[in-house]
Amino acid sequence: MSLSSVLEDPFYQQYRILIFLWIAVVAVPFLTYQLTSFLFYRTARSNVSLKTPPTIPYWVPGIFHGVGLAFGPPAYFGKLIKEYGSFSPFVVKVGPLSFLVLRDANHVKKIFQSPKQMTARDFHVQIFDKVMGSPKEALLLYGGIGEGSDEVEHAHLTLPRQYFSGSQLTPMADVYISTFRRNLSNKMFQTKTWTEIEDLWSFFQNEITRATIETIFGSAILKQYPRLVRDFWEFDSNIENFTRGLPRFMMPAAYTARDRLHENLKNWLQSAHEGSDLAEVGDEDPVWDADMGSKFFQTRDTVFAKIPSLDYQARAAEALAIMQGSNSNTMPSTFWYIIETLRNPTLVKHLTKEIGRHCDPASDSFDIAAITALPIIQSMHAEIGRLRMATGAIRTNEVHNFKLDEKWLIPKGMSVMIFSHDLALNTELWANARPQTVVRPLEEFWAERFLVPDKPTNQERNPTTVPEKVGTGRFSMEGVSALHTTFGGGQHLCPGRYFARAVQAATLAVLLCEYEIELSDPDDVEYVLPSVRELAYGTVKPRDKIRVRIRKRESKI
Ligand code: HEM
Repeated sequence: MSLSSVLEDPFYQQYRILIFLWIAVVAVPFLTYQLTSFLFYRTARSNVSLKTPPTIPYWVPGIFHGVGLAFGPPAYFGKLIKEYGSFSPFVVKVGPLSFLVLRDANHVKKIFQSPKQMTARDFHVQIFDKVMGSPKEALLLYGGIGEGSDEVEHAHLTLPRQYFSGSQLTPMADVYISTFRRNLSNKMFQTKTWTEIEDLWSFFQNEITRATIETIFGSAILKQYPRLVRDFWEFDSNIENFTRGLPRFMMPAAYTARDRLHENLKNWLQSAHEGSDLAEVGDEDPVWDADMGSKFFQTRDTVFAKIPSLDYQARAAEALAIMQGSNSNTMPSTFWYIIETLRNPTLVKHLTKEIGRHCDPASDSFDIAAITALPIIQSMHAEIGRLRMATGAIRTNEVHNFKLDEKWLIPKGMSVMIFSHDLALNTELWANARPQTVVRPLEEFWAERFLVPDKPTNQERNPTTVPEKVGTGRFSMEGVSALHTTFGGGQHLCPGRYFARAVQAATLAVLLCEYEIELSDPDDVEYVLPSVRELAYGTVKPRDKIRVRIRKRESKI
């Protein structure tokens, strides 16, 4: 039978639309899936060197994995890692964009150590465009086009590193402590009776965020804009949706919150930061000003104020980026820091004693530098980041065929994704890198995980017993730093990590030394812990409210 006779066949004539539909809806996707599965496994298993990593099988050419991603990238990447993780690195595509998922510590190191080839520039432009709502002129500058791009780079890379570490950090942490203490003491918690906090997450969303914002931006903005904290969390809880470019009609409340944030930040900048020479950023100037904010923020905004193409809208979007960077992960990490401490009475006792040594009753102050230098505090910070933070670092390849190792090449334009939780929970990698870190399962919180013990601890001798004492030792990330990517890595390694550590430790210090605080239902916490592998990244939130009770100590520790 010839093709022309098939086409003239009355059956074909009658059902041709249905036949086309069947081919389009069933046959093409089915055959595409079979073919792409074959290609995936062939590439993944082949021993040929210097090849492009395999693409996860897909059903529809052109759309590739767009449908899966449309239902939420964190869950989709989590599912792909579960299904295809052993064949990594693998590629996920949507339209013209390709993302390479890495799961190997050596690959991660190679990416972070190649800042010229693997840059965060594209990703940053996307974030400022879609999430922060920066104007076009600013986006050009962030893309390296236009006068002032060197100054912008200095403001983005150098200034946060300068102000959030070393000797500059302590006065910032002191502002946080005094603000958090003052706000807590205004709650009038009693000494004799307990007060129940019904939902510690919401309580901290308000209290920690207010104190962090006041530390960086000053107190005037919170007075001028009382909804600030509420609008911030409405905006922040939709970051993923902004990143995906969801339109206003699909999340009107988030867009309205962002509009209000822009408007109010603009008004505040216009009143407090007018002109480009007003900021008090000399050596002799105070580290913090109630109206203008921290020296860090003033210095940073002064850089932008001097660039003609950055207007107040661009500066408001920049302020929003700092607000997001400094709060989005800091509050959740501090929440878990406190919860995990309260779950372990032995740890509470140990920390109360250790931190108490650095609280001076005469001056009524905490020595935050000494507290954050305690090995157990450093280890807890690393452990909370490992277990209860799920972040992603993204780099885009700017060069022709980047050589990942002897086996794999990354084509130009492909973006690389590194998910902290995936690496943080890979027992095999941790056991090979530093066996002592897996004495207790990676799925559970272990405050001493990053301590190199002075002598063998109870846990080492018998990992199933609940220890009566908290082990001591030296804090070390030796061997495991490439597996702990919560703060990213290389040139863009989070500059705020020491500030986050100070916020966690300061919050704990105030709560333990000035108050008594307990979980109201300690046995229930186990049931509201989020499952650790479902989402590749995103805020790790309890599945239900966690209640605590608090009362003021008669006298401080
Ligand atoms: C637990 C809290 C925090 C976590 C988990 C966290 C995580 C991260 C991650 C994953 C990155 C991307 C790094 C990369 O691409 O390699 C980053 C970048 C950044 N973070 Fe944080 N962060 C935290 C707290 C903070 C704080 C408190 C601040 C500000 C005070 C801050 C400011 C920044 C800035 C400015 C960048 C961009 C750095 C650059 O591109 O050079 N972060 N953070």
